Amino acid sequence: MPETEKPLFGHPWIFIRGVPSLTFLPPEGPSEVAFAGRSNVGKSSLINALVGQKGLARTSNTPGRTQELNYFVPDGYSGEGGDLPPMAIVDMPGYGYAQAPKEQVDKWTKLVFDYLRGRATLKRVYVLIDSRHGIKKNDEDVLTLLDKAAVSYQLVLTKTDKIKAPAVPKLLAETADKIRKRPAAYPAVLSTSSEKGDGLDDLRQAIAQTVGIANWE
Ligand SMILES: Nc1nc2c(ncn2[C@@H]2O[C@H](COP(=O)(O)OP(=O)(O)OP(=O)(O)O)[C@@H](O)[C@H]2O)c(=O)[nH]1
Ligand SMILES: [Mg+2]
Repeated sequence: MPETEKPLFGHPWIFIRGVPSLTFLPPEGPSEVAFAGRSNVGKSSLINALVGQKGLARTSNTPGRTQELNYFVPDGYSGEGGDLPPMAIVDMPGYGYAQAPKEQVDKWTKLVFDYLRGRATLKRVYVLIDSRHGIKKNDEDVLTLLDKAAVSYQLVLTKTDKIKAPAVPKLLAETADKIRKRPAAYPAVLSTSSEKGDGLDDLRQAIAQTVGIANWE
């Protein structure tokens, strides 16, 4: 079976590297997708839910849990002699956590923004939006940065188990309408609940399609 035909998500993933500043980024190689969003929106939880491994990315009730760019890849590739994983998922520090010391917030913000602007292998950014809060000012700033840098992104609503089920389609439509004129936005918005498992297959398929992998399950 060719490497890219291994199932993408029905298969263990591993953590390979935490990147505290851009000098520590792995050499540009396999396609990357990144999970960005405000602190506590559920980025790390969603990665765990997608791969079906609860403890893979560290999660917490307290905002500011993820402090580096954390790289996750499918297991089973040596990394040597061209035996590279087909893609990587990058879990990012959250933005907009005002309670942390300013120095720390500035460091995370710079790391996130510099990475998003300048990574050639970054194929798409999944910008997570809490279903209960919608798009906030600092989300808008990130979307504008991605538009300016021409980095493709898709919005993903999180924690839909926290709102009433009939509200989800309406919120999806409203959110899609808000980003309609944004040049780098993928027009369709996704909705997910890491807790209940809703929307995960759609996101798995979207990611696999983005990086050109046919066998996503
Ligand atoms: N009800 C519910 N809670 C969720 C869901 N996803 C995440 N959470 C909770 O939200 C909190 C934050 O989750 P994380 O995954 O750590 O959020 P994060 O975006 O990675 O946060 P930072 O790394 O601090 O930026 C945790 O208490 C999770 O249990 C969900 O789908 N439903
Ligand atoms: Mg996190």
